[in-house]
Amino acid sequence: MSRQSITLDTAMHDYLVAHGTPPDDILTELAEETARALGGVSRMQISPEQAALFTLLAASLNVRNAVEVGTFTGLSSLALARGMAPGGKLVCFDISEEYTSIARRYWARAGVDDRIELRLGAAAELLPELPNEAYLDFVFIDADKPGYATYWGELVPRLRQGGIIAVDNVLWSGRVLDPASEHDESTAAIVAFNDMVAADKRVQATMLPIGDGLTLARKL
Ligand SMILES: C[S@@+](CC[C@H](N)C(=O)[O-])C[C@H]1O[C@@H](n2cnc3c(N)ncnc32)[C@H](O)[C@@H]1O
Repeated sequence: MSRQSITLDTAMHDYLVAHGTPPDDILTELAEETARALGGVSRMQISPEQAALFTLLAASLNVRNAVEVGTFTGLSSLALARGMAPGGKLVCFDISEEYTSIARRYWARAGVDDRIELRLGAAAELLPELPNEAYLDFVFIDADKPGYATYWGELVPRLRQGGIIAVDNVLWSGRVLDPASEHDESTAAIVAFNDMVAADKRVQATMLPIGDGLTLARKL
């Protein structure tokens, strides 16, 4: 058994993306428009191989009910919605009208706007309005880091048994190992969140070195 995952340089990353199902024109143009309109903030988007993984997971798990916290310009939601079963519903939460106005255009262009509902506002206030039942097949958390523990606390009980919860940026560019992390609110929040997930007996979890680190957990 290999002891650890390999480190990817840019050439290896390009190779890996090109040898999975590559992003199509719509995903590529969404990434380009986000970079043009928002500059460096566009780094908030998930990586192309994460997008491919989400489409694959949504299709393989026959996802019909999903929630995303942190939608931005729509890349991850588009990837998820594309893999979802017909009639499926993805409820997206974000605070930004500006960012999500770009998302809405691309959802329509990709023909998945009928299965996505956007709720604008602070997720911590809006998530408790979701049905208090274990009905979700898939959840993706990718918003403000100090909110992660609250979103996890609201959404794990709403996952059905066998449902998947995915959480982005769990390696936080390696800063989770930085001893000075306690001085930075977001890093400290992710460190505490990762410890909480590792101790949560309701889920089976693995942390993947994909993008900025992705936790995938299955509700037991
Ligand atoms: C990392 S980006 C999401 C990227 C997106 N998943 C993608 O792949 O393109 C984080 C998003 O969380 C949103 N956000 C920040 N604080 C929030 C909050 N309290 N409630 C809901 N959304 C929030 C931001 O507006 C931003 O669009």
